[in-house]
Amino acid sequence: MLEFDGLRKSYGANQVLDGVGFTVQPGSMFGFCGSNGAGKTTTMRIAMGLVLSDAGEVRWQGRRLDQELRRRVGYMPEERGLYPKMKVGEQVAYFARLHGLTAAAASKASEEWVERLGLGARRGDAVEKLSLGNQQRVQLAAALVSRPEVLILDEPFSGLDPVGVDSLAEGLLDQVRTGVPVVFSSHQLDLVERLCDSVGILARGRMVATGTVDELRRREAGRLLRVVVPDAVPGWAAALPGVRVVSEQAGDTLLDPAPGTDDQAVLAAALRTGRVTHFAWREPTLVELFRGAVADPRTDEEVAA
Ligand SMILES: Nc1ncnc2c1ncn2[C@@H]1O[C@H](COP(=O)(O)OP(=O)(O)OP(=O)(O)O)[C@@H](O)[C@H]1O
Repeated sequence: MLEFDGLRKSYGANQVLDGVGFTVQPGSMFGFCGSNGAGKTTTMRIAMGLVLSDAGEVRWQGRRLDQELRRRVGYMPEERGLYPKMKVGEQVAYFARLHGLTAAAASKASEEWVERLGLGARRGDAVEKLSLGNQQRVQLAAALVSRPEVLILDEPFSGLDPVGVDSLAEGLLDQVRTGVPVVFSSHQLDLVERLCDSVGILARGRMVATGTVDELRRREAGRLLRVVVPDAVPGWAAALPGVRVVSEQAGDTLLDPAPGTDDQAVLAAALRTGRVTHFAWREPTLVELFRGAVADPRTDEEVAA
């Protein structure tokens, strides 16, 4: 298990991380979400020993990550760490050497990964000649070439076109299938929802939500009730107790009932205004869950409780 435990970090008076903790199971993909400046990069840099935390630690299989253990971690930094003039194959081999492979093993591994990530034809080209998407693939090859036990990737999908996203996603899923825990940060929540077994949302220096997307959905907050009554009297739901009308258009009404509201009472009221053709809880998208978690200050207290 990969564990981030109680990480704290301040820059002067700016407390960036205030006890960040989450776990990632082997063979699972964790989507690390949060607004700009929430502290995702800082968290990942702490894991890699590039930033010192004020408190807390990151563990892999129960052992605190140190420089030796970090050689088993594949890391893609946000600022990307490629040498523009170096050739693709040499670049990937260079990273393998940094992780302790012999020259011969590094060269063989580089060849294999360059091929696997679809860069075979570009092996001899300087990195700077590649498109952004292909440079991203080189970066992934650099992270994978040492056959890491853990992957920590800072916004690996940013800037990729849909084909690039799919091929990178496939590469990461391959790793997950072999038992590697993968953590990646992203603002592309549709992608996180599609790929990740679990998700963490960072806000105000803490994890305000963690779990599978389904678990986050099952929490009552954020669920909306959609009621369609084509011939409804406009405003029919406005006076229902405990119910906020989110939108109402031509008999199609979206309601946000307070926790504990009796949905059958809402149905009865709908039936009084006309024939009900649709009545269902609508599951929030990850984007809606994210907005709710990031915007609601009560979540901090819930986490602290
Ligand atoms: N070296 C530093 N010195 C001072 N403040 C810093 C430093 N590095 C990061 N910060 C601050 O820490 C906060 C968190 O930054 P971080 O880059 O970790 O966020 P992030 O969640 O990765 O953001 P983004 O999604 O925009 O990449 C920001 O307020 C940032 O200004």
